[in-house]
Amino acid sequence: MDNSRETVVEIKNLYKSFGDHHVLNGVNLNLYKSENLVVMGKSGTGKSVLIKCLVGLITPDKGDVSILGKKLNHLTTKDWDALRSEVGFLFQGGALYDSMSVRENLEFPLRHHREKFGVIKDTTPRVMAALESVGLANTIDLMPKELSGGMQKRVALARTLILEPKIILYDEPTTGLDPITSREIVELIGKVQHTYGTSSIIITHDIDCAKVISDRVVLLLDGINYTEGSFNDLYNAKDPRIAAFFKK
Ligand SMILES: Nc1ncnc2c1ncn2[C@@H]1O[C@H](COP(=O)(O)OP(=O)(O)OP(=O)(O)O)[C@@H](O)[C@H]1O
Repeated sequence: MDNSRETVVEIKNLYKSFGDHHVLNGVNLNLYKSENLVVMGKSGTGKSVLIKCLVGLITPDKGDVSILGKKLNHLTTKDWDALRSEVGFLFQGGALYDSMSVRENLEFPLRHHREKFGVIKDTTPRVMAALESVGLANTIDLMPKELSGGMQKRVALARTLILEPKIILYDEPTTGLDPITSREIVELIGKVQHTYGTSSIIITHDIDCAKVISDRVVLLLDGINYTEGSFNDLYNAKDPRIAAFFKK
């Protein structure tokens, strides 16, 4: 890895326990500008906890996280709001608001983050542009329940993109989707990276997704970053703990 690249997320020695369950045991991780970093690891190894620490949904016990040069443990509420508009988070379930139309789902972050774009009188052009970028402009007046699972994921991604974030965190973006729809989501993640130059952390168990999308892969084991490299490095590794992971 070229160390001269700009670091957009820096995680240093991160610890998090729930009671006597030690989940993160000193994770160190950097995300560089415009890269897709895939984080893999067994179920329950703390991948979701790690990215929740990045958006303030979980407070770590120890360690430092800096995002876009800001240390998270020193942020005011206002700073957090500003940072959240730069860090999109695509939850495992997609998580659209069921009672709101697609349009209202996409308007929601625009209204919540007025500090970024000011008051927007006509939100339609932005909503349409975000939907067009995921190929779903025709769903603007539908309700989430009228969309397939894959379409809901794409609308959720559009809702993230509408704030033009510099960083996107994807928590298992292809889980629960059929192989063709998974491939569409993976292609979309690649397209977003190329079009907007976003930097992303993608948590996935999906080997095909990791292969196609990753610039770099980090493997978490026992709450710590065990190894990292290109997909091919890890896929061809002789270390049984790594090889077991790729089910060869
Ligand atoms: N808020 C919480 N309170 C207590 N325990 C929690 C909490 N959040 C996560 N955990 C525990 O932390 C461990 C790691 O959870 P996490 O969701 O990060 O795993 P994961 O690696 O993302 O797993 P998966 O691949 O199955 O999604 C789990 O044992 C989980 O039960």
